[in-house]
Amino acid sequence: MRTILESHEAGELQADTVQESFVMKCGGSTLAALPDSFFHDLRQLQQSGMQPVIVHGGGPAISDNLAKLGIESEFVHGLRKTTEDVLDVVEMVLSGSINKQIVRRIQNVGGRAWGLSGVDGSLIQAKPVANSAEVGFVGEVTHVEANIIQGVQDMGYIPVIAPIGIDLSGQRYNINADTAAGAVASHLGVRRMIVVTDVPGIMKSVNGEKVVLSSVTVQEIDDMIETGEIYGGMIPKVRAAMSCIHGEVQEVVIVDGSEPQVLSRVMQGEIIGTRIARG
Ligand SMILES: Nc1ncnc2c1ncn2[C@@H]1O[C@H](COP(=O)(O)OP(=O)(O)O)[C@@H](O)[C@H]1O
Ligand SMILES: CC(=O)N[C@@H](CCC(=O)OP(=O)(O)O)C(=O)O
Repeated sequence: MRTILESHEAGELQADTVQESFVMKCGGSTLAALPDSFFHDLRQLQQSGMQPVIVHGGGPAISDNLAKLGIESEFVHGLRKTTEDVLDVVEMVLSGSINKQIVRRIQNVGGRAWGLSGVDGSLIQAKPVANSAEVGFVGEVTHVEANIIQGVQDMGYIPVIAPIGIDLSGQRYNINADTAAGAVASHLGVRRMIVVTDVPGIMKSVNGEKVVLSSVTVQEIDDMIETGEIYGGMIPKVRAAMSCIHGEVQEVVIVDGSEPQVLSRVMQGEIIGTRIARG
């Protein structure tokens, strides 16, 4: 398979595809395992004129650090119960080590990346989620300062965003990374969001065998949540996908980060992973 840069050089990509800005959500489940070739692919996409925006998670690293510090943590309906103590660790891990790890990995392959969290410039504005009495300082996004992201892109950098939100009083919120990525995609008005995780897409048992669904409808997603075939960390992904495809985002593709050249293959329209689209 040729890279997207080679295809671009061969004049095979449409001009609008080449200029395209897209959001990529990188899950904590897969970050440590992502090979250098993943970041090479990302850099080549950027060099070919595409404008990636990364929103990352880091759930497993947060849990490890909380455990080391002896701070209790539990998930309620997929959201981490977040006290001020938990929030300190969430911010330290996401805005600190994970964010800078991704920036370094992009820079190590010669790319240009700029790390920031939703707190910087009040990039991700948030309010408490509806069940905040149960989960504490967990936020839902009310606004994204798209011009900050575009400013970073205009300077030639890939924005790498940690999903911490802030409100007008300066209160920080822990935001699920899939939810934050969906909100960033909606506010930027990108055509596509790519969700990079540790499974090859949404899987379903068919005749006792697990198969990856190449596409799913909103109705199928609802049914699969109902039957428990979609559970745990896949739920916020499909919910974020369903909520952003009602706006300008046309498709959300869930893929495995360890697939060779997965990003350029998605951008070239190859059928890979699971595609969630409108209609
Ligand atoms: N139907 C499904 N198909 C594939 N994975 C699923 C499904 N339902 C639940 N999952 C789980 O979702 C996980 C991915 O979510 P998560 O662990 O939160 O990843 P990330 O850190 O990338 O956000 C998979 O490893 C799998 O255990
Ligand atoms: C509110 C909430 O649950 N926030 C998540 C934020 C990180 C995240 O979502 O990371 P992944 O993408 O790796 O799951 C958490 O504290 O784990």
